[in-house]
Amino acid sequence: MNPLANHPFLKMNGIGNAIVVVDLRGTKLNVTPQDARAIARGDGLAYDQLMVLREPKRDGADAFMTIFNNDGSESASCGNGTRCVAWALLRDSQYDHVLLETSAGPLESWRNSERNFTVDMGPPRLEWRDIPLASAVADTRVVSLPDAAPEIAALGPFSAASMGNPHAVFWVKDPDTIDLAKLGPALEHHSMFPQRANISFAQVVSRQHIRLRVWERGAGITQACGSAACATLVCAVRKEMTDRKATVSLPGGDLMIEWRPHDSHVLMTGAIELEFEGRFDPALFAS
Ligand SMILES: N[C@H](CCC[C@H](N)C(=O)O)C(=O)O
Repeated sequence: MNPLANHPFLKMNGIGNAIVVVDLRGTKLNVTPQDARAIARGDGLAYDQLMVLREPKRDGADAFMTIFNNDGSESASCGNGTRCVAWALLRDSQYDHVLLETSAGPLESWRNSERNFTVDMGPPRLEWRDIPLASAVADTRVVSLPDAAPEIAALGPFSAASMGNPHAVFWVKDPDTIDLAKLGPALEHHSMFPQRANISFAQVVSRQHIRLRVWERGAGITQACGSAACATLVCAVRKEMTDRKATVSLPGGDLMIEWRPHDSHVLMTGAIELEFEGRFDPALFAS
């Protein structure tokens, strides 16, 4: 039997971004990409990201997080998932603060109120090599896609940033009119993105408000993507379209994003929700 059978999980969401949290600290268990895909097929478990907690690698940290997309690929970053993990670790605690590790480095998260959490996503990376893009780009605020199909060329240039994971942000009049299911996969897999990319369509409503829809790398259409909201605010500030603090409205709800001037860290604040908790049905892993 798969050792994950009957292991406890939490099904949560961060403003609609579907998250499953599995705590493997204190065990020798592991999650393989195949396990991750099997879990996503579970009853009510269709997630965008699976957050797997293991023993931290350094003193003072609460857990090391491995982040799976629902296609079994890994991401080094997930803002909404991190806020859900913070809730899970703090729910019976008198403390309000956690330090989490990912392959991209440490992340702090804290409780503002029972269901409202902030995560410090660290500084963005803005050089083309660090995002990464496939070829040299002088200004990652304005990137054109060579040889694009007409419907992609019609979108105009995009802005790029890494929040530990790669993001491309297209500026549009109304994100609701974008055919995400068609454009998302074509752009995610475009040769400009050697590690694929999360694809955002953003409308700057005012200097304090952005509307956003996201096609996530490895997960597809989501109700919300925290790192995309952070990348979009950073790109909007660099293009002088918004202030350094703005509300980003996604289909699942609002995030408050702030790009702090003194250390360049990006903070993301919003609601989280516990939907249900249970144990993995052994039948999930049977095939
Ligand atoms: N939903 C996540 C991001 C997932 C990113 C993932 N799709 C990737 O980079 O592969 C968030 O709230 O930041």
